[in-house]
Amino acid sequence: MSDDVVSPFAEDEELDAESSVRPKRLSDFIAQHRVRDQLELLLQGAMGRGTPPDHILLSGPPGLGKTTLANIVAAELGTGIRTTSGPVIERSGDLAAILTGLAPGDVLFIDEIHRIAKPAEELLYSAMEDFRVDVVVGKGPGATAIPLDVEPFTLVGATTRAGLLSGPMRDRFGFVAHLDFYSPADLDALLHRSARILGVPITAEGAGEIAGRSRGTPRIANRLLRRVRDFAEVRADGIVTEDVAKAALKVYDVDALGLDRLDRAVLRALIESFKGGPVGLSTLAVAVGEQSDTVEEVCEPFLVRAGLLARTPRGRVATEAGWAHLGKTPPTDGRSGVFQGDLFARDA
Ligand SMILES: Nc1ncnc2c1ncn2[C@@H]1O[C@H](COP(=O)(O)OP(=O)(O)OP(=O)(O)O)[C@@H](O)[C@H]1O
Ligand SMILES: [Mg+2]
Repeated sequence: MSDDVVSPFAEDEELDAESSVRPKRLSDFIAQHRVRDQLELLLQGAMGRGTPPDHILLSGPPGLGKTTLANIVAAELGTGIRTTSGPVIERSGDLAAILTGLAPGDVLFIDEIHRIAKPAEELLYSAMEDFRVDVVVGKGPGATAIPLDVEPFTLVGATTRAGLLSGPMRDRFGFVAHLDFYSPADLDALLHRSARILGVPITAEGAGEIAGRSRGTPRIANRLLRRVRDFAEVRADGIVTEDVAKAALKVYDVDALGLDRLDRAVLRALIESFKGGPVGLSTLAVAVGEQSDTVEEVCEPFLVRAGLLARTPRGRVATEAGWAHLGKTPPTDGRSGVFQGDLFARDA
C-alpha cells in the first residue's frame, strides 16, 4: 500500500473496505442535496410512468460518489446493473454484446466514459437514442449491418473529465449531475455514519479532526478513519478522540489542512527556495525531486483549491495563506512573489 493516504484515487486493496461503508440507497447518501433531490424526482417520475429514466451522466473529481450513485440508481429502481468502463470496451462488438444482453429496465454503468473508443461510442449513440444497434458483419463492399434491438435501459455514465466528453455524447444524457467537494460538516456526518457501520467509537471532536483534513473527499475521509482506527486500537483505548486523531494523523504525515509530506515539500520549496515565486513548474518539481506531472496533477490541484498556491502566467506563486500555513510572513519589500491577484500579469 502506498503511503499516500490523501490520494483521491482508490487503491486496489481498499475496494472491499470501501464497499462495506458504501451507501446503498439515496437516503443514506450524505450531502450533495441538490443532486439527490434531482435524482429522486427523476427516478420517482420514471417509476410512476413505468419507463426507464433518462440517461444519467455523473461528473466530478475522484472519490466523491459517482460509482456509489450509479449503484444507488439501480437499487432505487429495483433493476439489475451491469458495470463496465470506457477503457475496457476496446471493440464495438464488446459493447454490442453487453447491450443486447441487458434485461428490460437494467442500468448500464459505464465508468470513465470519456475514455471509450470512438466506434463503440458511435454504437452507443443509437442504443441510447433508439434502443437499437447496428452490428456490422464482414468487411469492405460485402459488409452488412445487422440491426439488433436493445431492451429499454438507462445508461449511467461517470467521468472525472466531463470536458473530454464529445458533444454528441453529452447531448444524449437527459440528466447531468456534477458532484462537488464536500464541506467539513458533510464529511463529519459521513464519518459518524462510517464509524457506526464499522463499529468504531468516535467523539464529535475526533470526527471533526478527521473531517477537516479530508480534502472535501469522502474516499479520503473513510481512509483516514480506517488509519485512525488502527492507531486508536493499537496505541490507545480504541476510541477515536480528538487527541487520538491528531496523534494518528501525525504518524501519517497529514497536517491540519490535509496536506501530506509532498504537498508541504512543494509549498516549502516555493517559499524557502524561491521566495514565494513566481517559479516554473519544472523548476519547482526538480526542487522537490518529483516529476512535473506528479506535482501538477497530484499536489497542485489541492494546493490551489486550498488557496495556498496560485498558478499565474509567470509561474507558481505562494499566496499569503500559503506563507501563513508554514508559519511564515511574506516579505513586504514589494518584490516578493506573494500572489497579488495579478493572474494576467505578463513579463515585460
Ligand atoms: N455521499 C456519500 N455518502 C456516504 N459515503 C460516500 C458518499 N460519497 C462517496 N462515499 C464513499 O466514498 C467512497 C468513494 O466513492 P465512489 O467510489 O462512489 O467515488 P467515485 O466518484 O466513483 O470515485 P472514482 O472517480 O475514483 O471512481 C465510497 O466507498 C463511498 O462509501
Ligand atoms: Mg468510481
